[in-house]
Parts: sequence; C-alpha cells; structure tokens
Amino acid sequence: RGPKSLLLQTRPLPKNVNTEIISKQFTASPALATIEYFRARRGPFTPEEKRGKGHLMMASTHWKVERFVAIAMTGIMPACLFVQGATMDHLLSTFVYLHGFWGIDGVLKDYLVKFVPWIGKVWYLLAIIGFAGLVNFNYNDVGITKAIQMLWSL
Ligand code: HEM
Repeated sequence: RGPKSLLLQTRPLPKNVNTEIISKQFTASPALATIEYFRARRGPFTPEEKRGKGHLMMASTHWKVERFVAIAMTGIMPACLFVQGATMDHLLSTFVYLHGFWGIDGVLKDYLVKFVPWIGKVWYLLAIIGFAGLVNFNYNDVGITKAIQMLWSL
C-alpha cells in the first residue's frame, strides 16, 4: 500500500481507541520506515479491522475454524483408510483443501498482497479450479483415498 500503509500513517487515531491496548502507532525516520515497509504487517489494527470489517466473520472466529479444520484432519486422514467411499473422499478433499487454501492465503496476505495487490484474486481463481478438479476426480475416477493408496503401492 506504499506510503498509504497504515504503519506509516501519522494521523491521530479515533478518540475511542485505547492506545494502551492496541499496538503503538508507528512513527519512524525514513530509513526505519523503509525497513518497516518490508516487514509483514502485524498491527496496529483499527477497531474496524479487528471486528472483521469487509469479512464474513471475525478474525478470531476464522482462526478457530482454521484450527478446528486442522485438528479434524488428524482424525479424517486415518479414518479414510478404514471407511472408504465417496463421502470420505469428499470429506478428506474438502478439509485438506480448505486447510491448504487458508494456509497459503494467510502467507499471501501476510507477505505478498502488499506488493502484488491482485494476488488474492489469482489465488481464489486457482483454488476454485483446483477444487473443481478434485471434486471431479472423486466423482469420475477412483477417488482421492484410493489414488493415494495406489501411489503408495508403487
Ligand atoms: C493432519 C495434518 C495437518 C495438520 C494437523 C496441520 C496443522 C497445521 C497448523 C496448526 C497450521 C498453522 C500453523 C500456525 O499458524 O502457526 C498449519 C499451517 C499450514 N498448513 Fe498444515 N497441517 C496438516 C497438513 C497440511 C497439508 C496436507 C497441507 C498442504 C495441503 C498443509 C498446508 C499448510 C499451510 C500452507 C500452512 C500455512 C503455513 C504458514 O502460515 O506459514 N498442511 N497446518
């Protein structure tokens, strides 16, 4: 976001913001500001951002959903070996795909969006095409579990 980055803004925060609670506002020399520009943004976040303005859910709720999905995968992965079929294939693909999607999405948002603002749209497009491919594979081929087993037995 260049010089408009929240980190580099010097305008005062709204009166209702408790600066003891949120991160200190950034003020620095141009040299330090350049270094700061290349760091991933970890705040200060505006109250609107914390509430998840423009998003479907609060960031903390999203974080919990991500962890729920990651933990669920530890059960779904071995379960697929014992209970096989289309339902398990779709469950496995959906959970692993969601996890991988959010994982990469987070890395892109933390490190790349700042330099390539449209990268998120490319990622969403790739992700939709990729997921469609997986669903197609589960419907019209041996399914993801069987495919992994076949790969292992090579
Ligand atoms: C049961 C297996 C797995 C578990 C329990 C698991 C768990 C986790 C957890 C807890 C995180 C968050 C780490 C953090 O925020 O500090 C994470 C990040 C991530 N995971 Fe997994 N994961 C598993 C398998 C996978 C697989 C199969 C993929 C690839 C599709 C994957 C891709 C990622 C990515 C891209 C990140 C983000 C890395 C980052 O932020 O630097 N994970 N995983």
